[in-house]
Amino acid sequence: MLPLVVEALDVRFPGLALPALDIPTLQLKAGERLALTGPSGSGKTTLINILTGLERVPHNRAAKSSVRWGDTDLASLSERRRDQWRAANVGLVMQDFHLFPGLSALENVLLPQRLAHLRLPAGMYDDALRLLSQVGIERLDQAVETLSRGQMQRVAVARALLGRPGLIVADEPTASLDAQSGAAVAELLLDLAAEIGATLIVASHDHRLVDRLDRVLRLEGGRVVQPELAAA
Ligand SMILES: Nc1ncnc2c1ncn2[C@@H]1O[C@H](COP(=O)(O)OP(=O)(O)OP(=O)(O)O)[C@@H](O)[C@H]1O
Repeated sequence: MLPLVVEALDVRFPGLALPALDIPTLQLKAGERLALTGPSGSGKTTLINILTGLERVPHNRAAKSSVRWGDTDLASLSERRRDQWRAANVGLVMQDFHLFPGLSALENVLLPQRLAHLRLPAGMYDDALRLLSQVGIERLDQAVETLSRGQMQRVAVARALLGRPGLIVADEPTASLDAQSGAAVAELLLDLAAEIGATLIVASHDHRLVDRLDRVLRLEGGRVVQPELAAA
């Protein structure tokens, strides 16, 4: 469960006249659940990449930028340290799953933990079995590329939850699913995040998901549109 304080975030890309992100300040309470919305190109993926340390926090000429999760300021970490921080603290669910073909559902859930630790921590294997059961995956040895899209996304949710991360970030987790699978994945994500008390950030246009979160942060042209709307 991690709180967030962002200051003076100014992200520019070559060829863009205006900043891709211009966020003077943003705060999230530990355990808060935020929906990130906005039109295509408004900066949602860029913000997710910065908040998860996938991209470095750019130097801001006007003010000192910081992206602090608890005691850790991502702006002060090297790429390697950001990768280590992400492996220890963040569960990621991406729109197109990012699963590894050729591996089973179970191995896909275990792989990030195997890569992050020399030996799989005690209890992790049993936790993976429990999570796969909770998301309703029964054939643990089934090659992941033979699963349905809804099943793949449920494996991705189980993988993101393993290790009980303090932060779960999901980028359009229901966008490529049919209505029924999307609703099931939304339900699981919310239930399981609540179970471990994780802070949750979900970029989504899916009202079944957005309406159930604590806050909606809408981006337009890289800026937060005020006032923020409270989710119904
Ligand atoms: N590496 C890059 N180089 C140049 N411009 C970039 C780069 N990454 C993003 N942009 C630009 O920054 C802006 C924000 O892009 P971003 O992908 O964050 O938007 P988004 O809200 O996630 O869009 P979508 O909903 O379509 O995924 C866009 O104008 C995009 O073209």
